[in-house]
Amino acid sequence: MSEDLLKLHRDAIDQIDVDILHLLNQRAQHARDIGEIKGGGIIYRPEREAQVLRRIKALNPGPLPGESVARLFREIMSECLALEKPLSIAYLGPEGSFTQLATLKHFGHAARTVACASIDEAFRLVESRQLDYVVAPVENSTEGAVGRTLDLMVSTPLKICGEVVLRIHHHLLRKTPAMEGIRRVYAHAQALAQCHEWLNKNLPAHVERISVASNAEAARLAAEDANCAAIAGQAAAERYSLAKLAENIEDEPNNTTRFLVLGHQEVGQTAQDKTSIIVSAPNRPGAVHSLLEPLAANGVSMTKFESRPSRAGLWDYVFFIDMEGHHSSDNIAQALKGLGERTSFVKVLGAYPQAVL
Ligand SMILES: O=C(O)C(=O)C[C@]1(C(=O)O)C=C[C@@H](O)C=C1
Repeated sequence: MSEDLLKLHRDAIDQIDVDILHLLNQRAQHARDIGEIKGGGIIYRPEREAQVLRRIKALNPGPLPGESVARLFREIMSECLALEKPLSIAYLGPEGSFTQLATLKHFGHAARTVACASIDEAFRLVESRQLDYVVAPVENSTEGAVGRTLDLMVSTPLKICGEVVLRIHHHLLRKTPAMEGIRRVYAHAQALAQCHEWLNKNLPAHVERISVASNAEAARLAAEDANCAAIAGQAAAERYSLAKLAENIEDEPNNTTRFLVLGHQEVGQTAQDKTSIIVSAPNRPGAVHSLLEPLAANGVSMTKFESRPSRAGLWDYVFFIDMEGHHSSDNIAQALKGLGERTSFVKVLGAYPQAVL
């Protein structure tokens, strides 16, 4: 190793760090000035943030990977935004949950995250304006929809202003690093289902599987009782200082959860958006086909079509539809008009940038 060469590079890094420091603070000053111009109005602008991150990824010459530079800029924007006004975000807790990870992935670490005991409570805190935004899980690639979030969307006045997509890795966690003597495994019902095959193969049949409100809650319980294990993610393992007995035990390697971000604002258009709506349909032949017609006729691509029993009438259904594009664009506006002529209930849940990170 040449000491001279090493020093040369380190001196160069020292100089670059000074430049980065100055540039970061210049950027922060501009954000602060923008905050003054907004004058107490809406500070968080998801459309602008998506544009900044997409542009950085597109311009990135490497050798840093695009995903990495986007994550760094995510944190820079998070700090700049906090200078304008710190954001408070309600999420499905407790601390260490996947929803908290999703929240930090989307808003960065300068946001104040508030753990809530239920999805209902998280929505309530934002609806009553005690907190600014809510992050809630909406679907998992193996387990399907999160029913409670969908049900709350029917009546909430909040608008979707973003989505977060998170790869889910489950680990078997315990206070002591040994597989022997486990009597119970705690996990959220969805995590138990997602690791079903692994549990059958690797744990004796007498080990009880107990579903609890969240994976982080499972980790908390396992931290209190050495006879128990928990299925949870990395954040919960760290939060409760648990040993990892087995890593990535999910049966489906591409296990992914999608979360929604909701607040009180409408979001402007970007080059890649989604629009989410709910429509109702009576339980009669051809009703669903009739709903899909205006979408097809206007060349609108659907990314999701999910049905839930409506609370209003026996065997009536509501449909959750996600479409590519912003509802202010011509084809979606026309499709929505067509839908409105065919059903008594159409609710636009929001238009928002497709997940960038
Ligand atoms: O452009 C803005 O409106 C800003 O406030 C600046 C900024 C940024 O740091 O780039 C910060 C927060 C917003 O959510 C979007 C972007």
